[in-house]
Amino acid sequence: MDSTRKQRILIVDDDSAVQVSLALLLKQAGYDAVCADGPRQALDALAQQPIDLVLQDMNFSLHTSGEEGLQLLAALRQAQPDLPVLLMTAWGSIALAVRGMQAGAANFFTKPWDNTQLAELIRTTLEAATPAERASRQALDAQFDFSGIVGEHPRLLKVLTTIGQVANTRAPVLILGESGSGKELIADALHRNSQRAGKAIVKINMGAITPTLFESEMFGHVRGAFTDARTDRKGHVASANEGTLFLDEIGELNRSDQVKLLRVLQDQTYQPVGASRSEKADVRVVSATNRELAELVASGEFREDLFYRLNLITIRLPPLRERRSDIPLLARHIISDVAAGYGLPTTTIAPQALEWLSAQPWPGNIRQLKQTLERTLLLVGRSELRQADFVAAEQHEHGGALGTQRLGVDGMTLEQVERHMIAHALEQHQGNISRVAKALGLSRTALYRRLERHGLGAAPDSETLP
Ligand SMILES: Nc1ncnc2c1ncn2[C@@H]1O[C@H](COP(=O)(O)OP(=O)(O)OP(=O)(O)O)[C@@H](O)[C@H]1O
Repeated sequence: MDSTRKQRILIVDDDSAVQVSLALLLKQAGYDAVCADGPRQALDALAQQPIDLVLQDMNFSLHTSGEEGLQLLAALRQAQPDLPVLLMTAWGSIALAVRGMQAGAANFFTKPWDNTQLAELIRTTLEAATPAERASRQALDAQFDFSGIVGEHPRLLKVLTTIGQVANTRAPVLILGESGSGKELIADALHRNSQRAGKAIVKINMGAITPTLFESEMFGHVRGAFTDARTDRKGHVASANEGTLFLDEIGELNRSDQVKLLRVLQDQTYQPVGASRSEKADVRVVSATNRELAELVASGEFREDLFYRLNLITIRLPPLRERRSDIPLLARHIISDVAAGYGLPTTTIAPQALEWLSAQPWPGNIRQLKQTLERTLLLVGRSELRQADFVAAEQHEHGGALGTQRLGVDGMTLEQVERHMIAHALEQHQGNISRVAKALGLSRTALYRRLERHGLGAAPDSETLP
């Protein structure tokens, strides 16, 4: 792209109010905006000028099936395969947006939108689509070892590209991302793809170190340094020598310990507690946090000098809801891993269930997706998991009474787990069949069948069977 040209965004919507407010937002964010009322005008606009991104509605006539939107998406992608498209959907038609993403849309947002969030979505989508970032997953895998990291969304590829560029340097890396989004996997990948791979990666959770023990845990101590120090003890920094030091939850470190850490980063030295001399540390520091470290700096909770030492390279890991097109891939990968881990037969996920999973918000990111898949697999015991199975497993979780942990299912067969769950639900709902069936996500007929099979004996009560 000509670097002097403003990036140009095409808005396709038949509602002029939407066009005007989006155009205003784009202008304020520093982009050029072009508007089109429908598919034909959109394709004309694309043929006439360079377009960097499209914001596209799904319905352009009285039909609200979204088929026109999907057709336009296909036509846009045919005309310009790399053009990122963000779909606009009305609330309640997320399944349609998911189909759109499977057909190649970069992401979607719902109307009415939040201006700040939408501006951020546009910015990151454009960033991920710039040619320098657009290495394919295959090309990256041929060059680096990213085993265990599933996904091919442009924003993940951008992260992997950065890892490839910086892994083999000593530059400190700060990984920012929500809880469960895979920060530790990224730290592992940085280590694995560096010349330090033959040495240790030492992982320390900064939120879990008691402040009084910080120095001795991190730097070690010499014999006699304090009452309980009967022998010399190596600290984490020494254990990571020539390797990588992974400081997880760095935002939890208190200010007085921050200054102690600064020294390791500044001059690569540290002093074991009670020692008279400093030791040299050849460590590469990778840190991670789910907090906005810059905000902690602004509020005075985090030292600015340490912040700048840690964040020479910053990797922002997108939350799962911003890389939804990876969800089916992740889900299939995780389910086969989990099934194999439990020695269960191969399990698949029905296409509709994959769509449903792709549309969930996943505030707990990949960790939550993993837990949902694992719980559903254990509780359902079917070779193909359906949407209803996930919904039922989720209800149990929210009900709080039927989670696998509470039930203590370790060592039980699936049949036993099922019997246990039903018995538990009967007890909880005082034998009310309708409520038990609802809680378990079963029809009453299906519940009666199971009651009979497990010998749980509740004969049909006064309720009539469907
Ligand atoms: N891209 C991925 N492909 C496959 N599995 C993943 C991916 N990213 C994360 N996971 C899995 O999701 C779970 C959470 O990841 P991880 O522990 O790295 O997250 P985190 O961001 O470090 O979380 P926290 O902030 O809570 O420490 C792990 O089981 C990890 O293996």
